[in-house]
Amino acid sequence: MNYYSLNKQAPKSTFENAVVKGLAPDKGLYFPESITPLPHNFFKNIDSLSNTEIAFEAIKQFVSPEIPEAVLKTIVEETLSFDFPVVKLNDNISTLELFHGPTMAFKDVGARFMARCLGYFNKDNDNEVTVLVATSGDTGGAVANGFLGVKGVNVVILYPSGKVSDIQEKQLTTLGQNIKALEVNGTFDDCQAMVKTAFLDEELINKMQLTSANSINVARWLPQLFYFMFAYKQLYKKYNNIVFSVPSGNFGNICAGMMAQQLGLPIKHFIASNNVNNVVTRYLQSQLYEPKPSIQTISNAMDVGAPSNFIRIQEIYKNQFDNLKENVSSYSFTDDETKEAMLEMYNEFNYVADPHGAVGYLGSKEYLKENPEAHCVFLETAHPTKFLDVVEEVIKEEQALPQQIQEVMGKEKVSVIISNYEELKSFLLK
Ligand SMILES: N[C@@H](CCOP(=O)(O)O)C(=O)O
Repeated sequence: MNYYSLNKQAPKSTFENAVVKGLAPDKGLYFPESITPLPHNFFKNIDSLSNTEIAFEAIKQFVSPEIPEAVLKTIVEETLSFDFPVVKLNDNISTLELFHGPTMAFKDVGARFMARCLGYFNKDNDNEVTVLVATSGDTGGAVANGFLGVKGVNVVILYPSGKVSDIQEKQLTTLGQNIKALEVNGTFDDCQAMVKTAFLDEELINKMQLTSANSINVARWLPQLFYFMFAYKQLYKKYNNIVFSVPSGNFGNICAGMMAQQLGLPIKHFIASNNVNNVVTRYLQSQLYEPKPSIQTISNAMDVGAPSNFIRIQEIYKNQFDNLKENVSSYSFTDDETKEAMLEMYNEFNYVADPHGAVGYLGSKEYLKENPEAHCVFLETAHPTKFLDVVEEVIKEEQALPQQIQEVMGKEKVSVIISNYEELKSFLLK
């Protein structure tokens, strides 16, 4: 499979090159040259397949032959060593829990998959790759965990100071070894902009191999399409009008869902559920794409002003606004509405949701007003105890901490504070 740059000014790339470089030389995001739908029977009998078999069949065309099939099978098996259960709330709403991995957020799958791909490409050489990551909360911890100790890989995580939850901060600042955390005086957008500036900096790129472990990297982004297939497998015999509500920040997850749909997964519609960082909600209303600086919210992983993957979404819909609008609805919700939804789910369904899942639930409810026949699945992207203060304040009940969270709680935070790009650059050059 070859990849092309969405800026259309760079040569085609192999999968390996796209993973190792992250961005194309013209700074465009890579996109696969072709998408071949899976056979109809694959979806008809999907409940006879294991998650690993589904994921292997779905991802194979995007990575082979550069990663041999036997190796890919192992990568997929190791990546998916936990559960992805669907929990039914009522006849119209279910949730897909994506938080059963090591850092209890949906990013674990992409981070573990990408780390293993890089590990495979580095196994027979002494190359050093520096992985730069900007995080608004969950990517950082997942990448730290997924890349810990991977040969030839140094990870530098940039996160906005004071704008991630305590547990998210512990997850990305306490592992040591090849993982370094930079605490940025600024927003997630500032972190993401610094990372993108580094990729353009001739002096840096002549001295070191930089790549990204954000969803701009195809190996981080594409495995997220598995989730939609795992949910479908659990629900398709009961419902024939499955709609996904995806809490969206950088829009990598929903965009991966659209790739699953391109592969033939019968998804009826997508809901892009936003907090007040709602550039896409506004775009679908006005057709004007007007990014704004991000605003801090209780669903902090979605505090993104200019989502990187919007350009991939436009490519999937061939830049046709009407096509996009037909297949995607988008709503935006305030923190107060989010808290009310958390309480409602707790009181009505005895379900403890995190603020991101609550935004997804609200998106489902909004869509159902006009489409009462749909069955909406909202993605529960992180475990509620990652947002302990908000969750306990809202539902007024103490939460038991899962093992994964307990493990990081007592560890000591190590970070370096930076305020601008020059400080990032001198850190990297050191
Ligand atoms: N929501 C993210 C922001 C970065 O998104 P990514 O999917 O591109 O890594 C986070 O939790 O850090």
